[in-house]
Amino acid sequence: MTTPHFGTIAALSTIAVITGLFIRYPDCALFDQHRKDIPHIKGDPLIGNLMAVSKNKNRYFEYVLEVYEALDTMTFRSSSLGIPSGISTVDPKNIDHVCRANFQNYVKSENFRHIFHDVLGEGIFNTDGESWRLQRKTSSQIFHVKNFQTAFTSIFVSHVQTLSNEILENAVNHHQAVDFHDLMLRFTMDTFVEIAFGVKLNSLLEDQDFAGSFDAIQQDHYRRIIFPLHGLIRNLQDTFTSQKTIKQHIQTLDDFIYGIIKERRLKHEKSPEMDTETYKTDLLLRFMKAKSPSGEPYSDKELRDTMLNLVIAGRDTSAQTIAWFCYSVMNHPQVQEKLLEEIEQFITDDIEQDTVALYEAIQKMKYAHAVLYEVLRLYPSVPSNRRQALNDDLLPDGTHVKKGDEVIFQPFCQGRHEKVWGPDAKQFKPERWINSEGNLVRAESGKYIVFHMGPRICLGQNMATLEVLLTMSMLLKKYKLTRVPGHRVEFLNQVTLSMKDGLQVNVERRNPVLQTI
Ligand code: HEM
Repeated sequence: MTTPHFGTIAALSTIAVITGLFIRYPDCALFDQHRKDIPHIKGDPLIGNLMAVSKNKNRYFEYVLEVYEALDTMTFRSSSLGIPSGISTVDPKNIDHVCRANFQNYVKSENFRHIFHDVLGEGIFNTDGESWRLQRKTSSQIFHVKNFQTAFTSIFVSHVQTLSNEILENAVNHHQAVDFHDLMLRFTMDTFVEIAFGVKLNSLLEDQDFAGSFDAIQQDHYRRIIFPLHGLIRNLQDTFTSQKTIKQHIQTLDDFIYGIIKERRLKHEKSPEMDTETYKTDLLLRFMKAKSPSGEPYSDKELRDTMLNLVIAGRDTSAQTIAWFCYSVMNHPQVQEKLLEEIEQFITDDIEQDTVALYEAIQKMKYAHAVLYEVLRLYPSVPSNRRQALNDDLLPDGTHVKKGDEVIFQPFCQGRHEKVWGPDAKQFKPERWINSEGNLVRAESGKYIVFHMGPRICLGQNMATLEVLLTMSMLLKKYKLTRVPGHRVEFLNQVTLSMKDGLQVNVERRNPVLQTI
């Protein structure tokens, strides 16, 4: 009778091991341990905070803010089975340390690089070290004042005109509401594709495969960050459904971009002199003529990665900022009134024909800048970001970081945290950005990281500011925009802070006699 005896021993051993694991990991993930010096939330045995994260996946950043508030802290550590554990912080001193003072010790996390690799490849967002430095140097050459005054401003103006003449006028005439969030995604897709590739995509007026695939991939990436098993489940679903798979979406992007690269190379070979003018503004040509990080001319793959990184960097972030800007001013009539006064003062009727004057006028609009800063403080387009430590480190608040730890900082939680912004942190008050002399104030280092900070600060900050303020100034000057009653605006958590069901807006002409911009 040896078998039952052996079976009993095996069963008892299994129970003993499981009991041991429950005792060892009573409120954190298997093989992880809470750290004595860092506040943490109690989770479930063996899985830690996995259930809470999963339950809150559709309101993830609001949940994280609640954790900060419940623990009454600016730094905590979470432990969830299957999700790389990280030290979350909104403490400005810690963020300044990670992003600037000890920049060399923190790189893009392996997990991030892996998830984004099929789309971002070896582009600026997904690299560190020498490759990143060289790409940054080449890209930054396009963001100079002359390009802003002429090329970028006129591209933005022409697309606002298309939006107004082809879409909003129609909405006014037929008393139809528009989804402003969707329109902005289309609008910025068109502006960025034109700036990056010199090509008119026209997604404002027609659905484009490129834009649809771009959106599908972005959503997939976010789900993989939040829920690591998503990749596996999605691969299984892809096998059984007839819908376009992520691989096919990536193929759509590749076909579009490689097609443009091929065309441009041919055109350049035939008549290089034709490119002299576009060279100043068209990023693709600029990179074609530069040396890649390998010291050789850029290959097609390197060009594809570089250009896609720029479109990804600029498109959703800018679109969502314009949508949150519109939402915020519609909700705050006094802010809108003050903003309109400034628009009337600076954006004169004929200024749209003179891009240099328009660009200069927007630089002078202090209140509009204050509104934008406040919109981004509460609705940061990049709500969360992270870096991985190459070596052990000590953060200014005394938190020990171990080699391989991820330090996560959430601009969304930081902007709404009373310990950082005071008791009125959650209120929309553009006035907080203007001092008693009427000048714009700068936040202390590490406190306002919506465009990141330090050597990897956003390259497109000025371009985004120009696009948001120019678009909203031109639209608000001409149209009265109001929320459709009953339409609820909710967050859609993605890599960028989106609106779940869009932003339904009613449009009326301010001056019924004026018909076109
Ligand atoms: C409101 C709009 C925008 C916001 C809130 C924003 C925010 C950010 C943030 C937080 C980062 C840091 C990402 C990281 O390193 O993990 C970043 C990087 C970057 N942004 Fe933006 N961005 C905006 C618009 C743009 C635009 C319009 C462009 C231009 C095409 C752009 C180009 C870049 C580039 C190239 C980087 C990478 C910089 C580097 O790693 O050295 N961004 N941006």
